Amino acid sequence: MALGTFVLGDAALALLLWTSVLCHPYPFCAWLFTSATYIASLSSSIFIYRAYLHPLANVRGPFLARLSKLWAVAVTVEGRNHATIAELHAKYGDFIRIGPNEVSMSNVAAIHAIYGPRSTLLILLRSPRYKGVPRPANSESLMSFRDHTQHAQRHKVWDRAFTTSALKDYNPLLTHRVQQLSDRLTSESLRGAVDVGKWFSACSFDIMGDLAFDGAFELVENGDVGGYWQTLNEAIRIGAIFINLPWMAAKMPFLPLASKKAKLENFAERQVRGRLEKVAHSKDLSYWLVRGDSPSEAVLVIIAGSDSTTLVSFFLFFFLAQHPAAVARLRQEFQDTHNKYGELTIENLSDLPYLNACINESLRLYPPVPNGHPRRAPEGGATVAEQFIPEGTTVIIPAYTIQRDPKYWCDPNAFRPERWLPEGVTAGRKDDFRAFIPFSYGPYACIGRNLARQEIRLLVATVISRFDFELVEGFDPQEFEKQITGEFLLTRPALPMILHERAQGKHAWRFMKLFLIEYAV
Ligand code: HEM
Repeated sequence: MALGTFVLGDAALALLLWTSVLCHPYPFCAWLFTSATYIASLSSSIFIYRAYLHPLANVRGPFLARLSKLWAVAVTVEGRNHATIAELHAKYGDFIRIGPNEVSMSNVAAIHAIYGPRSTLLILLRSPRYKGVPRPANSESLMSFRDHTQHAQRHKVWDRAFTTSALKDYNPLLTHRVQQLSDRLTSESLRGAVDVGKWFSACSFDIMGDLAFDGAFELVENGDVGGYWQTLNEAIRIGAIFINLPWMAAKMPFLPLASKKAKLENFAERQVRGRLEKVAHSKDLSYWLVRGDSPSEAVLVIIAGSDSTTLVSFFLFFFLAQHPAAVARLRQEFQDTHNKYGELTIENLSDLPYLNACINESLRLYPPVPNGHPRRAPEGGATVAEQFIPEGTTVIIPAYTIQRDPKYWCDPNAFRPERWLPEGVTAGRKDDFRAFIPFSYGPYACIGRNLARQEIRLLVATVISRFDFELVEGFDPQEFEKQITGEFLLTRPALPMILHERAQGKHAWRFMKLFLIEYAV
């Protein structure tokens, strides 16, 4: 610890003894005065050390962030993490200090060094373990391993669930749920404006429920009867705050986070047991992953795979509603594919360049996990992108920031799917796609990304083929964007839209429906 801390701490102790002598007839006053002096001088010595003497003292960033983690907590509670870090990078540059012991980097040269396979930086915030806090039995999941060998072993189990042929097996589930969603959108549209994000999210949860528990939620059909959807969202939000104070979350089981986690895990355990008692009628994710002893894997599927996927379609519809030319181009692409192959299958959708470009552009502008994944510099520190990161410092590369960094993207805040196509080169300057990391990078990157893309493509193609859509009158896109908050995941404000079943698209929808029915049976 800092020399300054000891010097000032000892001075306060000397003062304590001295005032005890002076205030001898009034011991309580002496105690009060000296305790206050001791605490004040101890805190100020810590603050002085962190602000001026710490190895990161020369790294620029907000002054309060140097002093305490509470700065990060306040920004997280306010929900402006993603935007604040982007603004700070715009002000101070590639390398900034965002906590007493934390830095953030917006530099493509750092991505491989920090997250790549041979990175020397340590994995963080994967189920932190603290002395004296026993880890419950059977609570390991892929995301809880920090040890590379253990992680690689569990990864192999998950890999089997994401092979091309396994993904193909999930198509009937996906198509059934997307059909259910589009029917729900039709019935909702008859009542007026539809908050599409709510139904996209319900559909994603139902899909992950199918994959993890062989069907569990039925949110599109029945709504959130068990309150699990709400619990999960609250657990993610509270968890994002306690990421900044993990010791507190671990040591205080009475905090709301613990009860919400327990509710989810009990639910998962019941579902997993039920799943084991049933004969699987399809090779879903749980067919590959279920180990009766680990409901944590099933909870991980739901947490990692549902709202993250929803957000991509959600923001894409927000942009498309303002870009009719992009919608027309998508419809043309669906029509051409139909003409070419005679049908539009999940497999055909995967090769559509403009559809994929639109999805990438949504992932770029609003990466569902916006704030980066922390790693810690090892003993002796590490040099990354020519910056020395002192031992024990936590470092992140925030996806939201780097994916809008003008160093790497032309017109970085504009929705421009063409940038992903050969025609997208403008004025001799190309975007730098290395700065695209919505699924993170390296061995700990998202294992479910192909499944997520499959689901998003099907949902977008289905809804666009079936509906004309527009934002409600008076909707203010700028106001909407201001309401987006970024905790662990981005949040989705209400997006009310007017939907009409398409007359001229009836043909396209009919054939899409036939395809959906064919898959769903
Ligand atoms: C568009 C949707 C998605 C996005 C943006 C996304 C993003 C991410 C990111 C950024 C990570 C890395 C977290 C870290 O480094 O700590 C991650 C990990 C993970 N994701 Fe996804 N994800 C998505 C969909 C899915 C789906 C559908 C699943 C399916 C179950 C899934 C399962 C996982 C798992 C299991 C991990 C942990 C991987 C590991 O530790 O090796 N994700 N995801």
